[in-house]
Amino acid sequence: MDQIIVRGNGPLKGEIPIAGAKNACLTLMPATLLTDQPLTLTNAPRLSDIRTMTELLQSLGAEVASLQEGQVLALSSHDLNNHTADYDIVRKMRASILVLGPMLARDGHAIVSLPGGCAIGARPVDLHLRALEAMGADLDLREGYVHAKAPAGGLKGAVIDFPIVSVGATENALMAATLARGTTVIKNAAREPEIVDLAQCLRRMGAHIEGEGTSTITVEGVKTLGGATHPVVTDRIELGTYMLAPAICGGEVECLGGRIDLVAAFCEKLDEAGIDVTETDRGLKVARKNGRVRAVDVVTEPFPGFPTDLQAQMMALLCTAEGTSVLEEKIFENRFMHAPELIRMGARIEVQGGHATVHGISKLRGAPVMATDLRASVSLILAGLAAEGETVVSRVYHLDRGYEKVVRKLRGVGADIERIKGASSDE
Ligand SMILES: CC(=O)N[C@H]1[C@@H](OP(=O)(O)OP(=O)(O)OC[C@H]2O[C@@H](n3ccc(=O)[nH]c3=O)[C@H](O)[C@@H]2O)O[C@H](CO)[C@@H](O)[C@@H]1O
Ligand SMILES: C=C(OP(=O)(O)O)C(=O)O
Repeated sequence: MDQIIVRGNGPLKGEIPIAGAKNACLTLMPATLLTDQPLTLTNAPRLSDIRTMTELLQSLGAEVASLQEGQVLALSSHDLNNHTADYDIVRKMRASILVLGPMLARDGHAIVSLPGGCAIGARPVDLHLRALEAMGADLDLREGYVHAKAPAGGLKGAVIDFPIVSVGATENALMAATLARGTTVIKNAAREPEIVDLAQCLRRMGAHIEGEGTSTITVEGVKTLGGATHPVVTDRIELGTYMLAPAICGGEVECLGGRIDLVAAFCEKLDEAGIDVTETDRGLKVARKNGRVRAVDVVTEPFPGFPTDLQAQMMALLCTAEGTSVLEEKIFENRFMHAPELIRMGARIEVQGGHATVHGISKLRGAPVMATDLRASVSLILAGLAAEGETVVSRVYHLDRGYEKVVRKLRGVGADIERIKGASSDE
């Protein structure tokens, strides 16, 4: 298994290009199942999760071609010859559940394996299922699979009022509603930029959607959708991650393609902590203000709040801040697995339930550490960049789910980082 070795070597300087969003691409790709016309996604990220979604769509009979070194995905689902999303693929990635709504809406039936929980939490899919039931679907859970059938004549528009905000359930409901008969109103919808991106793509395909980016999305169902070409929105989590590199190490880094509106709540916390963020015509420039980073309290929330997917990386920053910070994780019940690893690097962190208290110290020390999930793994790399000595991060396959060319991007701004043993082809 590959490892990443990081040696803290002072301030960083330069620019880092930010890729298209994994989480947007993972919902845009299944949208191909809604039409027999070609869907082209540009600005796609090159990640193992994208390869898993490719494998899943291909297993259903869709064609997925990766062009321009993976930056362009040409998708087509002219005839689906299989309507079963198999456990062997679905278990690799929770976003696989996003094929359910589109298949059901277009062909009236689908069998999709339940994805199961993952390291960060139990992550049920009850809200996805309830939304489809509200649209008239008949759902049966058997042997770990959801067997779904639409009523005769197809799914029906409905009022779906989510009890809690769910990104995935909003996406599944939104895609299904585009081909349902009549009007669907999704209340308490997720407002993430990835939802807005999905709605924009669906609209390009001919869907009638209003209200994306607000808590109420209204969809007027149409009979068929057509093809489209759509650029994947910038990855706000990759953006936030690389913004933290100069915040932790000092120096100045410009994140190309970055936009404040994608990371506004995060930028507020950076400002409080003493980090300068400037909008340029190419992206966001980040540098530490004078002196040591200051402690800040962080609560994770659905967009536009502080994203749970940046909590681990923010903790890495706060380990060496002046004072005590409290991070409250409100989205996932088990998302502090990076804390024991950061403690191995000398950090002073206490975790109690959904709260982590971080007492800032002046310097972390390199250590062998283990990545436990995607964002945890990159938080350890960030911590390693600022630590004294060498940090060896193992289980970096988690990282490959969500960060392309991480070694190349960080080396480009002067970091001392390398990948060893069977280095992946895209590094
Ligand atoms: C591929 C993708 O886009 N992943 C993102 C998506 O995950 P995902 O779409 O899985 O996250 P959700 O927004 O659905 O989860 C929010 C909360 O709702 C709960 N829940 C969700 C669905 C459901 O049917 N029942 C239920 O109880 C979850 O367990 C969690 O506690 O949004 C998360 C929250 O911003 C991000 O961390 C993930 O990176
Ligand atoms: C939790 C994440 O992804 P997923 O929902 O695919 O597990 C993430 O991107 O941080």
